[in-house]
Amino acid sequence: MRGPTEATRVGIGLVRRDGRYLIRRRPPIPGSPMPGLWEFPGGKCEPGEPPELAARRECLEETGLVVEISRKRRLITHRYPHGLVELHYFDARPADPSSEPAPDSGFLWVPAGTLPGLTFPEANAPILAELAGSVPSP
Ligand SMILES: Nc1nc2c([nH]c(=O)n2[C@H]2C[C@H](O)[C@@H](COP(=O)(O)OP(=O)(O)OP(=O)(O)O)O2)c(=O)[nH]1
Repeated sequence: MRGPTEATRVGIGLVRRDGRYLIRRRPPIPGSPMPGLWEFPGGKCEPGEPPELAARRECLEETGLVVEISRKRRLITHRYPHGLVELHYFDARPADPSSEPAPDSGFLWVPAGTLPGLTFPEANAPILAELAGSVPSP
């Protein structure tokens, strides 16, 4: 991560199909923050990479699915103990509606209403409530 004042940009895909979202538990990689928490597919932007492209790239790398981004839902800036992050959340869907995440990816389809009951990184809280329908989207 960068210094305390410079935010790390992150692209995140909210990949939806039939009212379900793709999530997995964060893997226990040494040095990787918040292992075991649930997460949406996503990751850090490469230098000069727009967050939308980072979200598409990370969705492909992590789940094996080609996704189409439909819109940017939200930008949340959050300070974790490991650094300041700028989280760009995008609504997305699989380009091939019948495609499934790679079996060894750990990603599962979970109903939107289940999301607020799972433990995600704390910056995700407003997104989870919104996707579950308890608060309107902006
Ligand atoms: N992927 C993902 N990251 C999230 C979510 N919510 C949230 O706060 N984050 C934060 C955690 C991290 O600070 C940052 C993503 O970093 P990461 O370590 O997962 O990214 P990466 O895959 O590029 O990591 P690496 O290549 O360095 O291993 O965004 C989420 O729902 N999904």
